[in-house]
Amino acid sequence: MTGESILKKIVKGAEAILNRGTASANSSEHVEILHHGTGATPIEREKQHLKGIVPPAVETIDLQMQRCLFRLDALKENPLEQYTYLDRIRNDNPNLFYHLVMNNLKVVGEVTLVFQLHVANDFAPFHKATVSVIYTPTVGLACQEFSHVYTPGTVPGLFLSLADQANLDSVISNWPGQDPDICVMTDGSRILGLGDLGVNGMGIPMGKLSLYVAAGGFNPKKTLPITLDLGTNNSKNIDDPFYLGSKQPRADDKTFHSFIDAVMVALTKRWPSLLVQFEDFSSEHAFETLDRLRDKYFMFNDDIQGTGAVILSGFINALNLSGVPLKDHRILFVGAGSAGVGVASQLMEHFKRAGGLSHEDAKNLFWLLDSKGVVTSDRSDASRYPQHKTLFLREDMEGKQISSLVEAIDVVKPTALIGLSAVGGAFTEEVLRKMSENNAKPIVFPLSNPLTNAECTFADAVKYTNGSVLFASGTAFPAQNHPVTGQLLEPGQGNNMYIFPALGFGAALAKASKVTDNMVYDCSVSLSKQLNEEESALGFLYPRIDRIRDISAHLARDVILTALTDGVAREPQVLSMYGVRAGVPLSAEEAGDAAKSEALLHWVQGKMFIPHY
Ligand SMILES: NC(=O)C1=CN([C@@H]2O[C@H](COP(=O)(O)OP(=O)(O)OC[C@H]3O[C@@H](n4cnc5c(N)ncnc54)[C@H](O)[C@@H]3O)[C@@H](O)[C@H]2O)C=CC1
Ligand SMILES: CC(=O)C(=O)O
Ligand SMILES: [Mg+2]
Repeated sequence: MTGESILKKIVKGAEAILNRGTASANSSEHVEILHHGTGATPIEREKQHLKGIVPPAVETIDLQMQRCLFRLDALKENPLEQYTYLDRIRNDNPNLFYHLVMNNLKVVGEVTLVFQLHVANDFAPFHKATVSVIYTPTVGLACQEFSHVYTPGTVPGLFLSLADQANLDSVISNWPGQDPDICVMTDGSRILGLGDLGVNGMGIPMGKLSLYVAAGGFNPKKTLPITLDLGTNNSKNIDDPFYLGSKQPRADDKTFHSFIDAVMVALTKRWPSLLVQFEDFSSEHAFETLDRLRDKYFMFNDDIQGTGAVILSGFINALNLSGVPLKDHRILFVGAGSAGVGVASQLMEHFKRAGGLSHEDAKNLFWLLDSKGVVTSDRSDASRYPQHKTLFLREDMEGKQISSLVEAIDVVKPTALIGLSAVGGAFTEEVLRKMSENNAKPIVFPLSNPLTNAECTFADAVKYTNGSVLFASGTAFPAQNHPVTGQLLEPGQGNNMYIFPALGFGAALAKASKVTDNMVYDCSVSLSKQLNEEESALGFLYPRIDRIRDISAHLARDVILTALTDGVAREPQVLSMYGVRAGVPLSAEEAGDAAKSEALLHWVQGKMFIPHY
């Protein structure tokens, strides 16, 4: 948007604000309007006895947003301050927070009105992307500092402690918010690539839920962040006088599972249709809980399923650009945890469904490298592999064990290198050069978060592959110029934030009885088709993040359609649109009805939260 059009919008908004209707004087509205601050109309101020309480100026939400941006810019050398500043706004004035976030997810090549007036044009777009503050990379820092920056009296979410296992009903009933539709739950045991942060991990459910609202369309009042306190094995937490969780070693596996079961029973007793997203659990627990609970509860695991779906989507586009037929790809994963195996499984599913490969043929295109080497059937620790690793055992290495990444590249000659190891810088100059020597267009995805854990930067990937790389990273990197042509290259962000808001929104709107594999897979394929003409021409793997709302609406619609064809949708309005009964699968042919699908899209869009006063 140009400075002139922003100005017009502000003037129009100021007229609207002066004309806005009266408000009744009930106490919750009083608080809400008080929180609009200078956005309260003169009439509202009169009726709600706010005169003198808010400053005299009457401002539009756009002007308030500009002030916030100005403040964020002033704080750009201190990301944690930016984060806490935004967090205060999120608490006090959610409408302003989401207006700000949604309008500044990513702004490229644009200078807003206030910046034109006050700031030189060197304001880097990277700093203006609110998503980088409320999500990765800054959320990682915010988690590490959670116990230090916590303001007593604020309610970041619900803390459920092992010590309260017998009283979970009563603890859950203390939640002061509205009945939630969506909850993100972590036990803080593997926060991004930062390890066990204990209850400091609360920043992750908060950040993910902000995206459920901004990108997906959930009502912020109906979101619930949960952090489970099962102890911590991080000595920094134990030694920290300010640590906000229990200073005990993590519970054993049996206690962990019994607590998770008790939590799920209590949550669904109180809120039967609540969708629970499991997030950042240590890998074995992530797989075990998903396997055990997925058919019993309305839940999914974001690190396994959301990440699998988002990376498959970018990979489908990279496959097309690579010029290498699907069956000739060789994919080397660096990292074989919840994310690595989740992504490998989703890619393999696609190779079977879209490429027509048998299970064995598809599996043979994958090599997984963990901290001890390539995962083979005859490695010395093979009998102790956790179950998830055994899905991708190499059985053809004839006793040869490979422990280094460089050696693995020499032996495997991968067309694609996927980093989910949390080892920052693992894709060295030598690694990247080898990928470039072996492939005309190497696929290199350093997906670990936050920024410091990324396996390589975009700058290095471009430099050491001479600009030929097909790239996506978990945390956004700034654009680079092609070393030969000088063309501006914009990197893709392969982060599950493109999937979970829409998968969750679609599943919740459908009132699905469960999240099926087909819903996850179709959400992924749908995302791969969302590139517009310009993005396709530029060779993007993912659409621009500032289009996320529109994209999420399409993805959510497709998730609902799959819930219908899987026979798990229960929302009466959705069922009646297609004339089916709950539990009766819709045929693929009926699901393909273009007019109905358009009507469903409009229905989804109409359900999306829009911040306003
Ligand atoms: N881009 C995205 O959307 C997502 C990114 N992630 C990131 O993926 C990373 C891993 O997550 P999880 O799989 O849950 O963690 P994890 O700790 O279970 O897995 C890490 C894996 O890396 C391996 N590893 C460690 N050092 C290694 C080395 N030097 N060489 C080769 N392998 C090595 C480990 O053996 C393990 O298999 C984290 O940084 C996380 O932030 C996770 C989910 C989504
Ligand atoms: C993005 C995400 O879910 C992770 O890094 O764990
Ligand atoms: Mg995660």
